[in-house]
Amino acid sequence: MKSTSNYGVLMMNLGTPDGPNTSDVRRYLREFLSDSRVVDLNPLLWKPILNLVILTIRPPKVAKVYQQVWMDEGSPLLVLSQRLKENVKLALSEKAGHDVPVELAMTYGNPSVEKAANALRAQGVTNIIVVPMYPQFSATTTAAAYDRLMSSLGRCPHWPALQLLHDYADHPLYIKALADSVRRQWEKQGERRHLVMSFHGIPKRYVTNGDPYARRCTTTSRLVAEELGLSDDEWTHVYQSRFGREEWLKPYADATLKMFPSQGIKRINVISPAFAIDCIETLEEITLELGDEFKDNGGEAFDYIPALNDSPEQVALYMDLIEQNTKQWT
Ligand SMILES: C=CC1=C(C)c2cc3[nH]c(cc4nc(cc5[nH]c(cc1n2)c(C)c5CCC(=O)O)C(CCC(=O)O)=C4C)c(C)c3C=C
Ligand SMILES: [Fe+2]
Ligand SMILES: [Fe+2]
Repeated sequence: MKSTSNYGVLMMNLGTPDGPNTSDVRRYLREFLSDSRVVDLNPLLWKPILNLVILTIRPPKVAKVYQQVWMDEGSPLLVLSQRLKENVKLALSEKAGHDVPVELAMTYGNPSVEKAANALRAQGVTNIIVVPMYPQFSATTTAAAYDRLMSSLGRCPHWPALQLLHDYADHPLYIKALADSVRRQWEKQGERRHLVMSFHGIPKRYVTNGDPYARRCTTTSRLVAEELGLSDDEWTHVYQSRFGREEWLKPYADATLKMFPSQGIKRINVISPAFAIDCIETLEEITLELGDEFKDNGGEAFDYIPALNDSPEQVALYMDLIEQNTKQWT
């Protein structure tokens, strides 16, 4: 199909190592953790800690974790993001009756923003809708993606018209898709269980300073609980993936789940709505680490409900986000 679209789509996710080995993980963590949107400490203090401690100790450990979840085609975050991108492109092009250019870029690592923007330009695109693949806005992720795009275009003589998507924490199709995936899991397992909605954490200080992330996460949890008709004692909202010593958003997932069995909550389902795409954090940290800790403390049943990934529901959601925000161009 020839492209006659007057706009293109740039989908952006976080980024992941090129391979599950120490040097690729070190390169990835260096780029990611050097971004002041992610770690805002004074560089004079942070750089020596990062280079001498974190990048020495963490990469070999984390590489082993990546090896546990690596797919034949590559890192789950990249492979599943690519599949979603292909499905969105197909659906948009079919509906438009002509080819709609859609590219995927990562804020850190590959595929780079430069490569994706060049590919869009080569397809004649002058209007770009930027779709950060983060349901809940945070300066640590969404704004970091915007920064990366702006700095890559800084050297470009022909700036495209840009539409930056903010977030979709309360989008009805997103809430319904999450609720439907819980209903499907309950049907499959033949029982309703206590629902844990676990979000990637950020330092509490960032929220105190104005990051809307926590507010957007609690909005998502409340709406999913409402859609499922859950009473307050049938669901719990927590944050996982703590990093470093300062206080992060609470309640912490690990501490909360450890206490559950002694409170009579022994059979649970965990969903992680902040991740559009499954990755090391959901496939290893939640499914394996948290699951084992829960069972070691007396839990009987723990099942993780996968991210929306490249499902038809997620494609319909992204189609709607794109269509609603490109009306000025179509
Ligand atoms: C150091 C601070 C971190 C902040 C702040 C942070 C915010 C944040 N991250 C995601 C999404 C993802 N994070 C992923 C991995 C990951 N995150 C951090 C640290 C922070 N994240 C690290 C160090 C890592 C790498 C793994 C590790 O060393 O433990 C991933 C998965 C990447 C993959 O390859 O699979 C995602 C996705 C969000 C949504 C968020 C704040 C809203
Ligand atoms: Fe993270
Ligand atoms: Fe983690």
